[in-house]
Amino acid sequence: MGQDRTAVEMAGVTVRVVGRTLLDAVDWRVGHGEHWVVLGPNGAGKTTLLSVAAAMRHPSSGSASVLGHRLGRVDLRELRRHIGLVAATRRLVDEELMEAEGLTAQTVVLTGHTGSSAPLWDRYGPGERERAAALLADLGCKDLADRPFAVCSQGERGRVRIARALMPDPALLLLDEPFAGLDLPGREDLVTAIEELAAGRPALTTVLVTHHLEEVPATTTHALLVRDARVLAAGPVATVLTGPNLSECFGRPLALDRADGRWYARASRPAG
Ligand SMILES: Nc1ncnc2c1ncn2[C@@H]1O[C@H](COP(=O)(O)OP(=O)(O)OP(=O)(O)O)[C@@H](O)[C@H]1O
Repeated sequence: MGQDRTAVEMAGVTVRVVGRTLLDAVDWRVGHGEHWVVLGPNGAGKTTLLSVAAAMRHPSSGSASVLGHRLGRVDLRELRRHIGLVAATRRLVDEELMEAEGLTAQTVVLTGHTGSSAPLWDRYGPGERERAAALLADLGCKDLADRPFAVCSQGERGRVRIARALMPDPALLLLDEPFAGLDLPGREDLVTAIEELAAGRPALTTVLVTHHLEEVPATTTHALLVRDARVLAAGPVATVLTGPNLSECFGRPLALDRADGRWYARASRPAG
């Protein structure tokens, strides 16, 4: 779906709820095959932005197109089949149910084929099972296939969630704080897994929401900084991820370092 080279296009997107503006006149264009990071302080509007890109939420005003389809003029269920979403909250997927039912990691991945929280066994053939196993292997966790999801570590769950989101072979993968709760090795493994995804699937477009520069994969091509519901800067990482831009975004003086293609931020101290 969507023959043009734009994965997400927003023009003047504003999202309002009673008494509040969650997004204010956002212009944003994500090209196919680009890998974006969205950064900003708590409450800035990152998740709201991602929910519009995920075709989960309509703008109150302005226009948004995802994979070439204008929201409001397209069957959202059909469009969402082409979007992989790993959400920060459990609202979209009932992981408690998955745990209570004792689903294995591979079955959790299989449910991505049907977009359901419970497995719909009559919809999964040998092809789907092979694909689920291959995706677990791609994410570096094929040994987890038969392990109950309930006993998987937070890091393992993070990778299983991404494998699940990839099950329908989406053109667009949206990751909302996938590193939350991970320890250092878990974070590094997940960063590596995302970098390998980007390298191995040139057609895939990704958008990652995170709070920490340390979590930005080296394969990231573009960045968007959001503050107080507005876009502060958006464009190629080299121009957007700068100390002055991040200082303005987070409201304190920050210094930014880069090593091995990754980014590191810290409060800048007066020279002494
Ligand atoms: N339905 C709603 N009604 C009122 N306020 C809302 C609603 N949904 C979100 N908000 C508020 O809008 C602001 C932006 O929320 P959003 O979740 O997009 O921020 P965020 O940048 O993802 O934040 P965080 O980093 O803390 O996850 C927050 O202050 C949030 O409390």
